[in-house]
Amino acid sequence: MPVYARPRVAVLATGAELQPVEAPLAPGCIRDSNSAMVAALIEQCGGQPILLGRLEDEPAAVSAALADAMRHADVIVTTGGVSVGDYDVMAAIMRGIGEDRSEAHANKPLFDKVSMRPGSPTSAAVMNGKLLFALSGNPGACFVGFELFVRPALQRLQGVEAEASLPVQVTAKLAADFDKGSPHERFVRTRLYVDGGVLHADPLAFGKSSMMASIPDADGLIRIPAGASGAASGTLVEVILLNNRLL
Ligand SMILES: Nc1nc2c(c(=O)[nH]1)N[C@H]1C(S)=C(S)[C@@H](COP(=O)(O)OP(=O)(O)OC[C@H]3O[C@@H](n4cnc5c(N)ncnc54)[C@H](O)[C@@H]3O)O[C@H]1N2
Ligand code: MOO
Repeated sequence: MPVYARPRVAVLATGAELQPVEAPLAPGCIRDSNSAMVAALIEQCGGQPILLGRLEDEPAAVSAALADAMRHADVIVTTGGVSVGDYDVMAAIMRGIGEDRSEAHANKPLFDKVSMRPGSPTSAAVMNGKLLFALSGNPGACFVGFELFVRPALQRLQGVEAEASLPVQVTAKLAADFDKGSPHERFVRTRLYVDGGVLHADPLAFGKSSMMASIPDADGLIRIPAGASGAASGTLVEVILLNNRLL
């Protein structure tokens, strides 16, 4: 019987404002909820999380931590600092990863930002031969980036075939109007239920990118296609199942 080692996944949160979850809150600070969330998601899909803690937005310190992580981990996941701000250290590091043909696939940018919300700054590269995912700092965006990109990669590393590693999608009837503010494709946390033999998707409250509260209640992510408007109640929509709930 073929067996695979559990992928070791290093998790590094960047941001000078971050405090450990147990620390009392101070003005201008925020608790590092992403590290615990990402660690739980890694375990859920068979990986072994290695928590590397929090780093301030210091390029040299973050680069050194990544180089160290590459020695212990198969995959590295960072959160935060990947957008367009002056202190977005991961964005600069990801942009600096050029294709290096001297060693096969040692360094290679994979994608730099994604046309989706939440999680448009999500980026990925191969660095020193290891997969590196730079997820957004906003917890909702971090979650979507993990589900769409990190989970399939961890499944592939555990021998799951390419197609089977992709998120499972179902069709459901939208139970409420959904408006969106940007033309990007949108992923909306939703509850799923069956009524009259028909699967319905009811978007959850507290679903903003900065909010975590609805993540544990989400059965799926509704895909609202790219375009100017949202979708009206009663429309048939595609829904990605989370952790294969319903199956
Ligand atoms: N000029 C523009 N600015 C921004 C844009 C844009 O298109 N143009 N996009 C915005 C969007 S959308 C997102 S999403 C954010 C993403 O920025 P980052 O991924 O670099 O994330 P941060 O700025 O570091 O953090 C965002 C937010 O999340 C909090 N955070 C960060 N890390 C954690 C953590 N480990 N646990 C909990 N919360 C965390 C952080 O304090 C911020 O509040 O960029 C926009 N800007
Ligand atoms: O892409 Mo940001 O993720 O809308 O919150």
